[in-house]
Amino acid sequence: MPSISHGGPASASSLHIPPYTVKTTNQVLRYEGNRINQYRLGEKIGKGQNGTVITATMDNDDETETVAIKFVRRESRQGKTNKRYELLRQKNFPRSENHTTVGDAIHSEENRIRKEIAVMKKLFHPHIVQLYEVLDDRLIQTIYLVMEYCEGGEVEWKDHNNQPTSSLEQTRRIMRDAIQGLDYLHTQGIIHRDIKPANLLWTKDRAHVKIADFGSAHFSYAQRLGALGGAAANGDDPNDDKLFWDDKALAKKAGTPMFMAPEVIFDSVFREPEDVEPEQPITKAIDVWSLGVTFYCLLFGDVPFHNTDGGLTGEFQIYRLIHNEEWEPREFMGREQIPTQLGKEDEDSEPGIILHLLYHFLEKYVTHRITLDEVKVRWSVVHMAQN
Ligand SMILES: Nc1ncnc2c1ncn2[C@@H]1O[C@H](COP(=O)(O)OP(=O)(O)OP(=O)(O)O)[C@@H](O)[C@H]1O
Repeated sequence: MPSISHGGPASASSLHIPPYTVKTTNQVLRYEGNRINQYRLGEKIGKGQNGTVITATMDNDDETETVAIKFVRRESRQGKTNKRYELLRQKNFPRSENHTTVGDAIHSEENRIRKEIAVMKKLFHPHIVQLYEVLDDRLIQTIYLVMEYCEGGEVEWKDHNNQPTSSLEQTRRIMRDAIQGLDYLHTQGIIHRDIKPANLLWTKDRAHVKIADFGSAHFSYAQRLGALGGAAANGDDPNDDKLFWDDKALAKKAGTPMFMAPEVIFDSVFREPEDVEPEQPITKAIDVWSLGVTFYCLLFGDVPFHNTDGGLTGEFQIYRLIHNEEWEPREFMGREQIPTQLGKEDEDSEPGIILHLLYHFLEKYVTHRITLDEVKVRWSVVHMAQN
């Protein structure tokens, strides 16, 4: 077992030897009943917008390994074209340069899956879900992503009464692992763009979490070079399709509304055509904001922004609140319901330090928002306060 794998599928060792190369298999030789090549399919464990995830076991000589396989359907070119044309016809969609053409839409659909795979192929870290193999047979409608199985499931943060389900100790562990995983991603030049509790998965023993779902992630050569201090990146894949990595795509709205950073919202929702420059730059700081919202959810069992004008009246209200309004902490934090002592918090007490950190995460102005380097330093203070 390599040292990088803690708490993951214990038997994945033979797949998981650094330096890690994700296997690409272009021929599915065995495709019957509950079997695809060497994988025996098991139960469904999740469904997202982009695919279904099931468990599978893999027979080795002396052990059985369990993996998670994400099924992503590739749309047939013809079927997709027909659907898009139909949509355009029904909506009488204006065909101007500002709109995605049918051809582009097909291209981007195919690109989305390829981009997720290309991002995951770059990653090897204890707090990132590992991609092992891609089964991509042109004769089959589905692409299969064989991944490390995180048996503990998604990080949950509230119960039926909207109370936090995580103890402060669990929140500390979740945040510690997410910070390390995110820091690694950013060093690789990757911005996740959809950080939220549901994309943090527990290992079987629930001792660690790993970042999952790279369907919205963006790779930026500029960010990678920046992270490396301008040095040429050793090991960069010369075959990378530069089309995937257009930095303009970063400004496109991606992710889950409640977790989106104010600068993403401004740029993709409120920005007027005459605004040449974005209000604030779109950088890796958008992930820090989303991690801050995650932190808030774990602490308070609630989201930081509420539509007080009579319930959820749609996405647009949420965007307006995130962009314009201030957020408030709750009176108690964690499953233990520790008083936050709002207004009179002791800066050296654990709740005081946690709250202080939260304010720095959820800072609307990018230049004032805490960086992950700063978080790492302050996080050790959180741990010291605990002991
Ligand atoms: N490696 C894994 N181990 C365990 N469960 C997993 C794994 N990968 C995904 N899942 C489960 O499957 C669900 C869907 O997976 P994923 O988020 O990758 O799909 P998606 O279609 O991209 O989702 P979304 O709609 O959130 O973008 C996850 O929320 C999680 O519960």
